[in-house]
Formats: sequence, structure tokens, C-alpha cells
Amino acid sequence: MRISRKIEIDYGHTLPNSFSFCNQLHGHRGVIVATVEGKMIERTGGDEEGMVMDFKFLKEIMVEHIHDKLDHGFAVWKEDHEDLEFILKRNSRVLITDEPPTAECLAKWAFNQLRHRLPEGVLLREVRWYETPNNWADYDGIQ
Ligand SMILES: Nc1nc2c(c(=O)[nH]1)N=C([C@H](O)[C@H](O)COP(=O)(O)OP(=O)(O)OP(=O)(O)O)CN2
Repeated sequence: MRISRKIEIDYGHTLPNSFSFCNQLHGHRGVIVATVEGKMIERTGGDEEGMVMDFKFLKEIMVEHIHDKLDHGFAVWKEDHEDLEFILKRNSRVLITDEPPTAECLAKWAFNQLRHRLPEGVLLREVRWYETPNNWADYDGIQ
């Protein structure tokens, strides 16, 4: 059985090598959907009976490890020295990425933020990162 939880964050980024306006400092309303898989809990009378895991706990993990790291912050590529220097002076919430902070990169980052933080028996299957309502990336831990 698979269940999914969505959170939304506001963040800035830039793709300095992009030929389009994506090379500007700009912001997005990011939507992140985590899909987890497990068996429905059968403990009779338990508070998670009939659930893979409580949506509430999945939300808490996503808020702590994704929202609270990037909401109202800025994602900057470690090789983008000029912007990195400016953003580190200006912002207290900065996510420094190994690759340009595309939707693909951020989906992978979010997946790795969650993968080892789920309850026993619950597997993270996929993270979907919407950069805009029309553009998104899916990462399943493999490619
Ligand atoms: N594979 C990727 N391509 C692009 C990425 C990305 O992360 N991965 N990012 C961008 C830009 O940052 C930008 O946010 C996308 O802009 P745009 O295509 O204009 O998005 P819209 O949804 O506003 O476009 P509509 O045409 O209005 O749907 C570029 N490429």
C-alpha cells in the first residue's frame, strides 16, 4: 500500500548557466509530494490501526527536514561563487547544493532528507518536486 503527503514551501534559486530567465535570482512556490509504502498496521485498537503510517507523522518529518531547511530560503549551487557569496551575506537560510538547484536536484535532496527518517517497515518510494504547477521532477532513489 502506498500513501502520499504534500507540503508547500516558498524558496529562491538561480540556474546561473541557463540560457533563459532561469539564470535570474527568482523564487518559486514549491510543492513536494512524498510517497511511502508499507503494510497497513493491524494492531487492534492501536492509534495507527489501518494506516501505513499516520499522515501527521509524515508531515512532521517533511516539515522538519525540508520546509524548515528551505522555506523562505535560497538554494545555491556550490560552484556559483558570485551568488553564493551574496546570498550567504544576505540570508540566514541557505541550502548549498552539489549540482545546480534544478527541480531534479531538489527532488533528490528532499528524498535523501527523508529516506532514513521513516518508521520501521515504511519505505520511501518517491519524492515529486513541483518547481511550478507545470514543471516537476520525480526521484525514486535510483535515477
Ligand atoms: N529539467 C529542468 N528544466 C528547467 C528547470 C529545472 O529545474 N529542470 N528549471 C527552469 C527554471 O528554473 C524555471 O522555473 C522554469 O520556468 P518555465 O518553464 O518558464 O516555467 P513555467 O511553469 O512558468 O512555464 P509555463 O510556460 O508558464 O508553463 C527551466 N528549465
